[in-house]
Amino acid sequence: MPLPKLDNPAGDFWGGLAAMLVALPSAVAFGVTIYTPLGASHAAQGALGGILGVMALGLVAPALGGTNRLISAPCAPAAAVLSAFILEFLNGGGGLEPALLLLSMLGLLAGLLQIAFGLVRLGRLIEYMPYPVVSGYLSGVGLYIIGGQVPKFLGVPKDMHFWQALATPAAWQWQGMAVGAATIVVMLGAPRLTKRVPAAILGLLAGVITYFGLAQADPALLSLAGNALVVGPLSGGSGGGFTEAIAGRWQAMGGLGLEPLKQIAVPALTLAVLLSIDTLKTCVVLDALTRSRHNSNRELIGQGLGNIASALIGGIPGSGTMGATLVNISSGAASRLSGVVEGVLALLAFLALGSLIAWVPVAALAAILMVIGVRMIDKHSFHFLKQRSTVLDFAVIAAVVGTALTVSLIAASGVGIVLAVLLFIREQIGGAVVRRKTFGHQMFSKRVRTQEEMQILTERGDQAAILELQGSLFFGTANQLYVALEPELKSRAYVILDMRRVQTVDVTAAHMLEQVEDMLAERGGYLIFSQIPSHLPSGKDIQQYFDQVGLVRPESSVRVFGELDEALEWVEDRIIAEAALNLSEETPLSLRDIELFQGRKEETLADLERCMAQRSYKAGERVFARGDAGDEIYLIRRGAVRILLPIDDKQSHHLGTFGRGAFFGEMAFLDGDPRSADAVAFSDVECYVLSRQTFDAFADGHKRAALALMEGLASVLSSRLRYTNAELRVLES
Ligand SMILES: Nc1ncnc2c1ncn2[C@@H]1O[C@@H]2COP(=O)(O)O[C@H]2[C@H]1O
Repeated sequence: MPLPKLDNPAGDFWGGLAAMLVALPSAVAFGVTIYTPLGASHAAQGALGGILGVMALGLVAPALGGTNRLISAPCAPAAAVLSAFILEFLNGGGGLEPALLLLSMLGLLAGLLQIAFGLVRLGRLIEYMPYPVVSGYLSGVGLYIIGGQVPKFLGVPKDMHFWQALATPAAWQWQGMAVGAATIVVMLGAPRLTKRVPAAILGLLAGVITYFGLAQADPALLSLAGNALVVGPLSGGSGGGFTEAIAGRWQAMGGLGLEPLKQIAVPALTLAVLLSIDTLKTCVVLDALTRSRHNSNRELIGQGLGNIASALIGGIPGSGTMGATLVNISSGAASRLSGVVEGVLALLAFLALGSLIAWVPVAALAAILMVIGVRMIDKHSFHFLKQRSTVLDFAVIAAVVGTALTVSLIAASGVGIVLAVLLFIREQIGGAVVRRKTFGHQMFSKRVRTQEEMQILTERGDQAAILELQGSLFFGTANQLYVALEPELKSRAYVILDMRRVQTVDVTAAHMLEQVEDMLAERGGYLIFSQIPSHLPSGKDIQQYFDQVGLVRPESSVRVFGELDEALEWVEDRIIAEAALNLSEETPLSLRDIELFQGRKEETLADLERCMAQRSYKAGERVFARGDAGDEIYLIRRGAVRILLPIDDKQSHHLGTFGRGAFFGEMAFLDGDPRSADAVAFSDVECYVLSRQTFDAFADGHKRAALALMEGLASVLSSRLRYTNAELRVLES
């Protein structure tokens, strides 16, 4: 394990000290809360367990966990789970000794589970637990803590619960309330006056001072015996010393069978999950504040070892806690050393002040916990109520809180996860899968068409519907897609689905598409897919998947194209062919029919034609390749030529298709550089070919015609550049 790098040891020391001061009072309070159900005489043992927890976690977790500046200490979720467990155990008739034993075992098992989480790399999963779940459980723990502390704050007898305590003012003890109130006021007000000393320490001091102030008037308060207002003296489980009690617990653990394991399995799992969430949530905040990057799985292992160490010495389990960590950072800590310093100082504080613990007023601890509980409630979640889109997220939080308070925290996590998954599905269902719907008379392929062809496409292009799809096509969205497709199935002959933004396709969606295909096929129509992503984020190959589910069969009316443009071109060709205009393509154009030369005198055209060669290419034949030398421009008399830009050995980008009357190869003709792209005959092609050299000779005698040709080229080039710019905009947007 590498030793931490020490950039700022002084900062680490002060950070560790400040963090210890923040962590200690709350750890003591958590310990007292967990142990009090066992009897007033155990409160001090709880307090000690809190301190030992700070110490063990401080020494072990940072040394092995590896997240710089993270402070680990007993935390509220641990207090909530363990006190709930103890209460349930005692209510179920469990005895004192077994309760103490199970408490240690719970911490031990939770630590082991955390190590297991880290080893099987669950860190990331836990870290990105759905927000409503985390928020709900934190608020639930907060409310749980408050509910447990209010009776203590009011000083009512032990068996009184929250509502009962509130409803029985006669049982309230004003002395404890005065101590608690002083603690709360100072804890809340102190940060305005000083940030040097942690507010909880000042609050605790205020509580202690108030207590001794009250004792001046009531000397009974100065005796520890039978005094329920203070933590009281330390007594081990069996009435002996603390060390013996712990050693006794180890021995007893060794003699246990599997039976108790069953009893603690669920609470230990809850504890492990909650402590892990708490830690990793703090790590995420820490990363954001210090621009660092933690290793969640390693941290979980460190935390697990820390909790095992804590359980072995009778400490309370804990996690990487937010409050102490933030104080640590702001006091200048730079490395993991600050965590270790915190652990050592906790030990020293215990040795120096341990005997004074007996005098800590219970109400002051209750007050500290109430403040912590209120802070844990995620007030931000109420903002979710303001917007319709997030009301359901709030409902999830409320359900998690409700379940945490009425059933259990683990049930609450389960409820939260199920609801969060449902919300996710709902969002997927709610999100539009059809990004845009256009028709063949609004959107055209890159193929340059003659005026007549364009006219046909504007008149009849609406036979094709083009739907750009996005997101997940699955059982939740299949119906939405079907509803969008249904009107088209009755009136269109071609339905193009642009799949480039689709992220998943499940069997339900594939089945629905099969039905769509059948309906189109009945009317002689086609279902066309373009740009099916070859690998989805899920790793699935949709094309293969479509083949497997039988959607794309050779005899089916489904066509698949690599790019939307190719699909559009295929559809356009068919629409034009149906309009019987393709027949006219059979006649090669003469020079005077080519737009570039329109308005020229017959003699000039005759001279020009003499300068030109005539070449023909079979469909699929290459006219030239990118990089070839050449200075000829090609004027297409018949057929079509595709211009392809090779990207790598396998792929090329389709720049455009030029048809009858259009020209290509003008770039090399103009600048003499090698060919900038491949040109391939798409159908049988006939063209006029004019080399630059011959053109220059021709230009000497026909200045005006030469100028007109150059102007024509320039204007077509500029329109191609405009087109390229438009495409660039789409790509960049
Ligand atoms: N972006 C483009 N859009 C349309 N046609 C192009 C584009 N880039 C190259 N071409 C054509 O492809 C031809 C390849 O050879 P040349 O460079 O001689 O001339 C080129 C143009 O005619």
